[in-house]
Amino acid sequence: MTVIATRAPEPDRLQDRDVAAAIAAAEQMLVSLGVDIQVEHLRRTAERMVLSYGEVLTPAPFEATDFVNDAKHQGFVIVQDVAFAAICAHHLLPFVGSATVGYLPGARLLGLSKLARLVERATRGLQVQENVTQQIADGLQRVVPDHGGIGVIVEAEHLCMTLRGAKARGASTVTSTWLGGLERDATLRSEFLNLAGRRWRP
Ligand SMILES: Nc1nc2c(ncn2[C@@H]2O[C@H](COP(=O)(O)OP(=O)(O)OP(=O)(O)O)[C@@H](O)[C@H]2O)c(=O)[nH]1
Ligand SMILES: [Zn+2]
Repeated sequence: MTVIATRAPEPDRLQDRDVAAAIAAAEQMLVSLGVDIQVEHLRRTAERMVLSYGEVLTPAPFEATDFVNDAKHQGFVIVQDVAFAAICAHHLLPFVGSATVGYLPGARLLGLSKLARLVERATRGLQVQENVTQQIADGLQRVVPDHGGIGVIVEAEHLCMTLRGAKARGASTVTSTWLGGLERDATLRSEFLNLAGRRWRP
């Protein structure tokens, strides 16, 4: 077993955060929106907002563990339905869904949980779904560089589109990224889609 050191985590900027200023600004926003922040349930809401966003904005650590592919497994390795919740960069409202992540291994196998951890890492911060999808695929490519192909499918409901605005209740957004063999070969893509759960069957 080897432990691969991947790209260093984003610098944790927690210590740069001016929590008191953020709480004052959040209070100011609520008051400016006409909210009475003196009622019991709202008295500490600004503080909770700041701590909640602070949590979401903190990068998730990621360290990949890989193993020799001693059985010379040539088929797909796919982790399906990794649930996530992220915050949309445009509205600061959640988008909630799941990711399916897979690859064709080469000489080494990645620890399975690390595929889920790539999803966790890509969904921190203020995000858009296309970037989440691409960052999961790029992250996987970095830790299994000799892969024969990578596929990532993300499906999510964006509350900015369903709770407000277009109010498109139940609408879900699907994004996909294919790298390597899956980008080049439609047959491999079909195999991936066939394996990756009934929702994605072509
Ligand atoms: N491509 C992409 N767009 C997103 C994502 N999350 C939110 N958006 C969109 O970002 C856009 C922002 O558009 P604006 O017109 O500036 O915002 P808005 O006035 O609130 O738009 P409406 O939501 O249509 O009311 C909206 O169309 C959102 O649906 C995402 O992950 N990817
Ligand atoms: Zn949004």
